[in-house]
Amino acid sequence: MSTPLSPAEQDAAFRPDHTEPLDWNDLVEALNRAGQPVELTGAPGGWPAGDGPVGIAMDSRAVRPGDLYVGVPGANRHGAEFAGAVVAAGAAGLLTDPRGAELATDLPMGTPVLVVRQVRDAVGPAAAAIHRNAGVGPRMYGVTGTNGKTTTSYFITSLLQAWGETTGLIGTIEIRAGDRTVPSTLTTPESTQLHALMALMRQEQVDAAAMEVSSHAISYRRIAGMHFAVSGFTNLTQDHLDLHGSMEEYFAAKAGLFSARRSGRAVITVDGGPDAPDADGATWGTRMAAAADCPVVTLSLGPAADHGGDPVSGTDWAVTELEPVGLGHRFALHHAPSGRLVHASTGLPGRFNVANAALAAVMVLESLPSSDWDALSALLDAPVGQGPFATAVPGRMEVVAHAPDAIVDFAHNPDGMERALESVRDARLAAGNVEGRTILVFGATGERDRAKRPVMGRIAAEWADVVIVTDDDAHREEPSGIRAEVLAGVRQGAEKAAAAGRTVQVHESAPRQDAIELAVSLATSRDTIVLAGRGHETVQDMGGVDVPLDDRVELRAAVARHGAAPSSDSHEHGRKVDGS
Ligand SMILES: CC(=O)N[C@H]1[C@@H](OP(=O)(O)OP(=O)(O)OC[C@H]2O[C@@H](n3ccc(=O)[nH]c3=O)[C@H](O)[C@@H]2O)O[C@H](CO)[C@@H](O)[C@@H]1O[C@H](C)C(=O)N[C@@H](C)C(=O)N[C@H](CCC(=O)O)C(=O)O
Ligand SMILES: Nc1ncnc2c1ncn2[C@@H]1O[C@H](COP(=O)(O)OP(=O)(O)OP(=O)(O)O)[C@@H](O)[C@H]1O
Repeated sequence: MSTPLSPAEQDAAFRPDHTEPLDWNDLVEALNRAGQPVELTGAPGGWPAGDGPVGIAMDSRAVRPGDLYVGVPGANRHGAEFAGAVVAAGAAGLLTDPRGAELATDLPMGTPVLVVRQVRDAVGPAAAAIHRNAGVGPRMYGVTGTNGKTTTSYFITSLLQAWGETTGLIGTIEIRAGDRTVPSTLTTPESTQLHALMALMRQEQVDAAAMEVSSHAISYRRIAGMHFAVSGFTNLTQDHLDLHGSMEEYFAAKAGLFSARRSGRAVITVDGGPDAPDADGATWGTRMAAAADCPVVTLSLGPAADHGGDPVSGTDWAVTELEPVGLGHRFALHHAPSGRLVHASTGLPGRFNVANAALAAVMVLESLPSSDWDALSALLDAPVGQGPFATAVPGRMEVVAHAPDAIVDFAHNPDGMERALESVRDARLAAGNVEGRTILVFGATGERDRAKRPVMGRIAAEWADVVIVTDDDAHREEPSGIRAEVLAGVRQGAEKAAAAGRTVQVHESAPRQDAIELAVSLATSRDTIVLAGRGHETVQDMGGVDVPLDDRVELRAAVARHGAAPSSDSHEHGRKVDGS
């Protein structure tokens, strides 16, 4: 088990080995140029040259001597409250808003204080200036959407590596800069850390990097000062309404990535969500394509789309052929403007992984000159289980054992869950296994979007034959109460299923290890066990205490205890997934 890093350790791991001090006056100028005028500084006449910050941090626990400390207003407190302490510990100065300047009363005389109206908007440009990132650094690929960001990002880096490039990755599971790897705490780090990472990637001679862009990151301005050569959109379905309030607001947050300031080009999956186009042909994807104010390339999933209705026509790229092969798929991408057909495959289960692979392929193709497309197409045209999209993604439809097939998946929202369950049923049916059942183990996270608990419960009963409700990260919420809300949905779904003549077995079992053991004890070799919600995570937060727990380890061990062999497909047994 990897031990979670402290904020200071994490922040330190992001930083380049060396940064030259940036003149305070140059910093003020950079902020002015970025449209963030500095309204007040600790030295109205300016500071002497050569005297300025060598780093930047917005968490008091991560500040290093010589850093500019950024005090931002938060839901719990104003970061400027810590300014006195961090400056006493060696921070070079403070960037904050007018309220922060009022709060930072205990600074020594002469401390540089830069005051801007909206400090979150100013952090990115300040960090970019301190790390000298303007116009240099790796070619960036940004991926946003409710589901599929991690998988698509892994696929992009895998294709780029096959193309011969040194790559970087920023996302939920890990952060990589060439050969350096740092565990992630957020999907998208704070802008202070992102810009340090950009400088680190430059130092490590990274050519190109894929980055997951969460809606939180866009709302909290973590991507300020970043520029993506290509940004991609996977889909939009219900999630994070606790932060955004409504789907419209959630959509608007995501749309923030597809502006000319942030992205050179957008690749938008127009039918990546579960809903069929409405009467006007609109989906979240077509709306995103219309809302984008950078050049847009559209992608239709056609037979790989989940809504089952007519494909969205007239797109630049379209998935035109889809063939299940074992747990994976072969597919083709048609490029309408040139008439070119690009063949590709993925070994990961689920049509949604075709969607992720298609988006990754198109983002890379669109980022390189068309003179490179023949060579790229040759890389993509590999049998299932080989090629760039055979790569197993930790905890994403990761097959840890066979007979019974045992899969750990990160699905933790209604759409992700439905897709995962549908895909295992489809794979069984495609293999002619009609008597096998889906045994699902899952729970809901505490202190997050309560509305999705019964919804996920209903989906569980709709698609699984045995549903075992257990605990996820309860945080400080009472676990039995969370289970009860999930179970209410499961029972509703089970009643509906019974009315249609289908029996769903429902169990409640906690702790999670017991639920996993129960699932394996109930399974026959024809069944598929899906352990959903936690994916690659290695600690479970119960009542604010981190308890070691790795679903992949637990499930593999339970299956082994009951006599089945672990899968050679699994990430911990090598990175390739064969499609059989
Ligand atoms: C809900 C959310 O996103 N909150 C973010 C928000 O926190 P906040 O407004 O509550 O901040 P606060 O606690 O009041 O603190 C205010 C300021 O004081 C600073 N502070 C606070 C305490 C201290 O001891 N020292 C210190 O310096 C904080 O760093 C912050 O800058 O601003 C903070 C600093 O900018 C973020 O670190 C924090 O993310 C927290 C850690 C978080 O867990 N975010 C998650 C939900 C998140 O962003 N998730 C998305 C992915 C979601 C998904 O797709 O599943 C992600 O990109 O990871
Ligand atoms: N394109 C997709 N459409 C729908 N569901 C998907 C898609 N890709 C993956 N999933 C499901 O969502 C889960 C999370 O996948 P992934 O980690 O790639 O997405 P993500 O957007 O990074 O999620 P998060 O931000 O929550 O980490 C997977 O385990 C799978 O169940």
